[in-house]
Amino acid sequence: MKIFSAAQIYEADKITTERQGISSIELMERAATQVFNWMHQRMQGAQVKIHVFCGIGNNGGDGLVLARHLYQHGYNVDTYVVNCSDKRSKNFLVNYDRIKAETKSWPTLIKKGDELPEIGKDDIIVDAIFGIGINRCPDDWVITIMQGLNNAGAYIVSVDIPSGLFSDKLPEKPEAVIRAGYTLSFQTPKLIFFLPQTGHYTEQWEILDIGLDRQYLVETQTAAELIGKHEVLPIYQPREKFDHKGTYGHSLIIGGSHGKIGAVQLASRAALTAGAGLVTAYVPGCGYHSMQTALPEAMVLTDSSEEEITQIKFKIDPTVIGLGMGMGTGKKAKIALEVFLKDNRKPLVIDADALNIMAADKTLLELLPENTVLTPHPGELERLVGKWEDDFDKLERTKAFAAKYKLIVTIKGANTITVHPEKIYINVTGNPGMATAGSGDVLTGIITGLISQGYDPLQATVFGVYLHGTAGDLALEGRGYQAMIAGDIINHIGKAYVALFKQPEQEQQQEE
Ligand SMILES: NC(=O)C1=CN([C@@H]2O[C@H](COP(=O)(O)OP(=O)(O)OC[C@H]3O[C@@H](n4cnc5c(N)ncnc54)[C@H](OP(=O)(O)O)[C@@H]3O)[C@@H](O)[C@H]2O)[C@@H](O)CC1
Ligand SMILES: [K+]
Repeated sequence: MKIFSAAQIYEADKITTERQGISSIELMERAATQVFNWMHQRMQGAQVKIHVFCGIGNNGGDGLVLARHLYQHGYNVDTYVVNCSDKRSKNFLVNYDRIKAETKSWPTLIKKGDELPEIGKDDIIVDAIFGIGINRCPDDWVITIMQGLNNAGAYIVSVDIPSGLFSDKLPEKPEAVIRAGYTLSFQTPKLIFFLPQTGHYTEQWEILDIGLDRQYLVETQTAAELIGKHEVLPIYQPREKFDHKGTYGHSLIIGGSHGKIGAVQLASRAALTAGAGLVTAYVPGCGYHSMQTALPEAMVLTDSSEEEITQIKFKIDPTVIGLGMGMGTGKKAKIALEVFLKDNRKPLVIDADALNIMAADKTLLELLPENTVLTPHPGELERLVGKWEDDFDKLERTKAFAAKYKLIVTIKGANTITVHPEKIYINVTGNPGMATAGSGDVLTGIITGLISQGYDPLQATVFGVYLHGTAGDLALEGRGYQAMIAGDIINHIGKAYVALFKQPEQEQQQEE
């Protein structure tokens, strides 16, 4: 699903009114009616007190439309206008008059110095103070009101975006943001829902389709895309009856050191389970027996050193190489990596210690083939791209880094983000149980295994991250967050593939 920027949403707004021959007032009516329908469907006329807090722009206008519909349908609603600026928007003013005409009284104006009205813990607050048009930090007295709403204990539903959040930067003051239970967002998810520093301002979110111009939505390229099942299904490559193991390529997994052979085992097993035809592990001598025993399906090559990787030399012809897990960052490992990279022409997936070696000597990055996949966690990423100011800066730095070296960089986290110079891909699957030792090795293995089967590196990364997250989600059922270990993720890769083609429960029931 595309994630449109604020500028693109305003553009879509304009084009929609032109092409559909409607006024912006009609579009606001349509959008806010969707919010009303959403609430009405859930509340079914319940007489819970609803406090609608409006700003003075179009987000406030949405709030006024919603309040009018709630009133018309007999809900117990109070409407307030937080009078944060004298410049009220045209569509706000039209709806300000309309609600007066309907209720025979003006909404309650909240000005500087005014107290918050009494709000019960069982009440509902609708937050329509600021939308995507916020352009500066709210005044202190407005922040006090926002804090009052956050602390009232009532459930908060935000319209479009939790008020106070900016589309493209962090709020100056964390207390100047509404903490929503639910955000009903118009037409497109907002990037801020997926960034660690801003995502926590709403517990849940949902998209309301407000019928913006289809052609614009289809044709416009966005800088970010949300990756769910619908996005990965077209990537999936079905297997043919007469395919054989050679069709699915040969993955070479290189890494490990004394005490860290498990990382290579996990990555190798994940590559095989993701579907690689053949897997060879390249480990120091001390890893030979444990690799052969733990994973008889893989072949094993050993370094001349018993303890660590000192030279990467092999006589096989792999399709793709996944490298770096558990290999250490010592001098010998560094030299081995450098000598190997100077000669290598194979596609690469690079993780862990190999990333740290490269971060310490950035000239090595220039030796990477185009579209090499890097899978850093935030600590490794910082060593590569430098310290960032905030999540937006992190993305910009990673994008510039990916463009400079022509790489694909996957930033592991709650919403793993794959950064390609032209676009970022935000994954929706996964859970906190996956923050466990070896989880990253499994991801590297899956991506390597996918490239080996013929997925191009970007597809393999986007699909691999999705599969990894789905496998983790499926593993959760029997394990819970705490008990999940990396091997559980591998054990559920098969189910993650199967889940791609499962119909939602409801549809299945209808078919029976
Ligand atoms: N296609 C869609 O998605 C549709 C979207 N719609 C809705 O429109 C919303 C965007 O509306 P919007 O552009 O009027 O901006 P919004 O956020 O309501 O208000 C900001 C206003 O307040 C002001 N202001 C800014 N910062 C301030 C501050 N700190 N303290 C005080 N004042 C401040 C600023 O004016 P200024 O004072 O700068 O002149 C500005 O006018 C969007 O989120 C969605 O809810 C639907 O109605 C229709 C379809
Ligand atoms: K809002």
